[in-house]
Amino acid sequence: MSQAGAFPPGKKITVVFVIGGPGSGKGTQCSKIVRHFGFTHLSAGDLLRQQVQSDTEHGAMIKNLMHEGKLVPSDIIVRLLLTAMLQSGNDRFLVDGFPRNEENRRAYESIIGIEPELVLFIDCPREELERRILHRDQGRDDDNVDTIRKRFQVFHDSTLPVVLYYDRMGKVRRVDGAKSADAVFEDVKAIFTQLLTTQVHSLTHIYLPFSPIDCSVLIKP
Ligand SMILES: Nc1ncnc2c1ncn2[C@@H]1O[C@H](COP(=O)(O)OP(=O)(O)O)[C@@H](O)[C@H]1O
Ligand SMILES: Nc1ccn([C@@H]2O[C@H](COP(=O)(O)OP(=O)(O)O)[C@@H](O)[C@H]2O)c(=O)n1
Ligand SMILES: [Mg+2]
Repeated sequence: MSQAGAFPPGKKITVVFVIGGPGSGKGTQCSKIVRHFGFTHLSAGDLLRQQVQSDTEHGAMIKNLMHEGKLVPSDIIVRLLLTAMLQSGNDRFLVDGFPRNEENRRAYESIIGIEPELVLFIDCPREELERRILHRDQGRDDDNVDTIRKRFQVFHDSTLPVVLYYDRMGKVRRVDGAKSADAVFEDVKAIFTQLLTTQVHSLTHIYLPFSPIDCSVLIKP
């Protein structure tokens, strides 16, 4: 059952999915969006790495799957996302590295159920992705040539169809991720400025044009 009702009633929750190949700059752009637009950044990969580090129930299984470049079962990642969303107390979320396949998307829909406002798709050629990952130097177990190849395959076979799904709904905003991080952010900034401006207008539309109260009904003859 959807947990959308677990959020404070009457509060508009804004969710943006951030999708792109491994090394496309999802985390980099999310940090900038957080600073400029007050979103909470939820990185699916970081949440899973925390599970591995704290040696939780599924830690060993998650570690093995990540090392293989494979995807972790959707209910695990969706529950981690939901917990982080509720704990944050914020109403704006960037969900980075998710959904990565149809199963992720469906599990999110049935467990969290808050429709994303849009999907930011950071597009970047494979050679550039590979170059960046091999220079990332964050000590990640999966940033090696063999696992990178498998992660690219998963991205191509499983994640791109999800981008297409949202594109058909008119929700995808594509940016050219091959530019410098600051240049990409100029494009990202325009997308978020437009999103938040449109939301203000639609809220005004909902809440402001009250019909005038007919006071005559209040005055007793
Ligand atoms: N536009 C960019 N140009 C060059 N390097 C970048 C750019 N964006 C990010 N990077 C670098 O590439 C690596 C991968 O970026 P990251 O944000 O971790 O990507 P992702 O989260 O999509 O895997 C990092 O070392 C980061 O500093
Ligand atoms: N929705 C997700 C996101 C990440 N993951 C796992 O976490 C790994 C790293 O994801 P990440 O988002 O941190 O990787 P980058 O794209 O940032 O390089 C993936 O290769 C998967 O093994 C997952 O199983 N399901
Ligand atoms: Mg990342």
